[in-house]
Amino acid sequence: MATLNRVIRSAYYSPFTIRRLSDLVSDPASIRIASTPNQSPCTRITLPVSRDALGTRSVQWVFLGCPGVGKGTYASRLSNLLGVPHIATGDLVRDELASSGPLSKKLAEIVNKGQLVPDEVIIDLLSKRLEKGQTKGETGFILDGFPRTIRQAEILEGVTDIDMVINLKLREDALLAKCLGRRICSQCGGNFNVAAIDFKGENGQPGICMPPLLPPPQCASKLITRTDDTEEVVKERLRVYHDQCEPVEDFYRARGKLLEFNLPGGIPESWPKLLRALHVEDLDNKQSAAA
Ligand SMILES: Nc1ncnc2c1ncn2[C@@H]1O[C@H](COP(=O)(O)OP(=O)(O)O)[C@@H](O)[C@H]1O
Repeated sequence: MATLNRVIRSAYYSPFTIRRLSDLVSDPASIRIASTPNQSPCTRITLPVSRDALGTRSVQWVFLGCPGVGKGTYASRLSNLLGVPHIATGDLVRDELASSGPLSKKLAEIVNKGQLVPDEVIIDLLSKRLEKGQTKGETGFILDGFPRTIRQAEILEGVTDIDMVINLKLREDALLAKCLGRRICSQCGGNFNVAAIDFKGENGQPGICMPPLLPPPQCASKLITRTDDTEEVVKERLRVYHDQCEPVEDFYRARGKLLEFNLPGGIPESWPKLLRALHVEDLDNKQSAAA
């Protein structure tokens, strides 16, 4: 993963490297990339892909979807189930904002307008996160909120193989309601949603019912909202998604890696259906249901 980290950084700074990647991949278990133009031409960086004792590689999945669709919820559940880290670039950005480091003021301005932060900032935050994970022996990943631009998708494709891209979908009025209903416990960090969604089917859109996910009494007085979850900013984030992130869906669709999943309702209804669509079994739940 350290090498992945290095490769992501060098790939970002070298468009030349990315164009040549396809010529250099010789072994499906490793990805070689050319040196950047100012390195020695014989330099090769190899990304070893971690495998377990049976030779199975950990999953490398990506979650796409509009703000409020539930990428974080489902990515985090899957990461627990599959034993791979859930890496959300939105969380990395929020950690940076909270750190009041040199970047935080500039980032706050961008995020609170509903815009995307520059690719080089995201690549840097992601690289540092991967580096940390590598020291802890992490393998595989579920990426949430990355890639969000074609440039980011090309960089990722240049350094590793993504197995599957899960594109979560929900009608737009439900997305807005879910963002506005989102609450976070300032003490335990738990995520809740006070929106009670019950929209009838109309104009070709299916009806949808999503009950609220209310906090337990100990969290109820400590709830906060994200500064970018105001109606104006959510609408801008949705516009930015359609404009800059939807092309990423096309990027993976063209490569046969996109799995579209229309959320049928709240978590209890959607989770088992998502697992079925992904051919993943939740053995813990099965065992507890059978007990
Ligand atoms: N891959 C990325 N590229 C650029 N900006 C990003 C990326 N990931 C997160 N951000 C920034 O962090 C904000 C919050 O991200 P996230 O929590 O994933 O939001 P959302 O709920 O809109 O999906 C985004 O609006 C954007 O400003």
